[in-house]
Amino acid sequence: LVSCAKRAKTPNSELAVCRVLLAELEAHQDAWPFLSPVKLKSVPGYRKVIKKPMDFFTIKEKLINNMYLNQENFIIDVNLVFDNCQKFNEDDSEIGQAGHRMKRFFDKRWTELLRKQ
Ligand SMILES: CO[C@H](O)CCc1ccc(O)cc1
Repeated sequence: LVSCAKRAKTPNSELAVCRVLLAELEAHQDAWPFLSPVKLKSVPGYRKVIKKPMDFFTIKEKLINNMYLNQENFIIDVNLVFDNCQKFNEDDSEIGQAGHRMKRFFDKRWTELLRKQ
């Protein structure tokens, strides 16, 4: 029998990993600052300093509405959450520390999940 070509990763299997990863991020005890959009009206300076706000709820909406073509675009948005956090918060602040812990968790989990594929 002719061996079948290596099956291409269908986009939905790629995105299934993203849904798993997002669920783990949302369940993390340090996720609280990132679960929903920063309230731009109640955080002075945020709108001016952070050009592209992002949060886990917005990412979930984008996943549900098929706005990610691949894993890369999903990973870019998750990293945007953490980069925004590092830009706006001191490293030794509560939220700054939560952001660093969440970033370390995410980096570990997506390499584990993607290496397995
Ligand atoms: C992900 O959280 C954002 O970095 C906003 C952080 C923030 C919000 C209100 C404050 O009084 C201070 C920091």
